[in-house]
Amino acid sequence: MSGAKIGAKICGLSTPETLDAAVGGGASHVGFVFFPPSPRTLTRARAQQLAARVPAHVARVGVFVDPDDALLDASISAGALNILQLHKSSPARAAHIRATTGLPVWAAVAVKQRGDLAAAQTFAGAADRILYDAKTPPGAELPGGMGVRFDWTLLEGFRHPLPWALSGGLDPHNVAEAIRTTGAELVDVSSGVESTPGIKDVTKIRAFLAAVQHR
Ligand SMILES: O=C(O)c1ccccc1N[C@@H]1O[C@H](COP(=O)(O)O)[C@@H](O)[C@H]1O
Repeated sequence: MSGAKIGAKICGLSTPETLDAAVGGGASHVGFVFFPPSPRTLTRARAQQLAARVPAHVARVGVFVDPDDALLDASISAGALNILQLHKSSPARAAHIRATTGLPVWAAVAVKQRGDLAAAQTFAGAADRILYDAKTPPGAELPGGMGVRFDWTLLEGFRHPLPWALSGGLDPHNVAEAIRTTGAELVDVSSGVESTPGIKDVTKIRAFLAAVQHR
């Protein structure tokens, strides 16, 4: 086990029990999805209910797929969001959202091959963090949250333009290796701590967070 504290985001939470497991297990961030095609998407009422349970030391991250302003405004208020995670938004749109909301923005960069990492540079000055996520298959309904991982060695020697986090196909069994391989200081998981898509599993959440802490 190394000395550095590694952050962990448990994403796609939708029940009080699983949210409490994430917070109790030491998550640094919890993720609320606001994307209707996702099995994890939240209503405003559910987002309000969950947000009220999150202690101040844990960040509430809203996950969006190229959202419009109305969805952003409603979700920021319902989820009391501290951070906005944007999938498929352009750097210009990310910069605009960051400027108008005043919230930190994480830009997802979808990775399958090394050349995909070049997109990270385009978010310098437009976002606060890059989230390296696996590219989901062509035609997939979701750009994330499908348990797909990428070759972590692609990040070796890459000069990151911003602080960053690792996601895509992480689970309690592979996250320690992922951290050792990439040097990630923040990891993000959704389907790897579920029993079926959209249904989080408290045992897997606890196991994931323990694996991060005891890697
Ligand atoms: O989780 C979702 O439903 C989702 C929907 C739309 C965009 C992103 C989504 N999730 C994010 O995808 C990555 C990886 O998820 P997984 O661990 O591979 O299932 C993660 O950052 C989630 O926040």
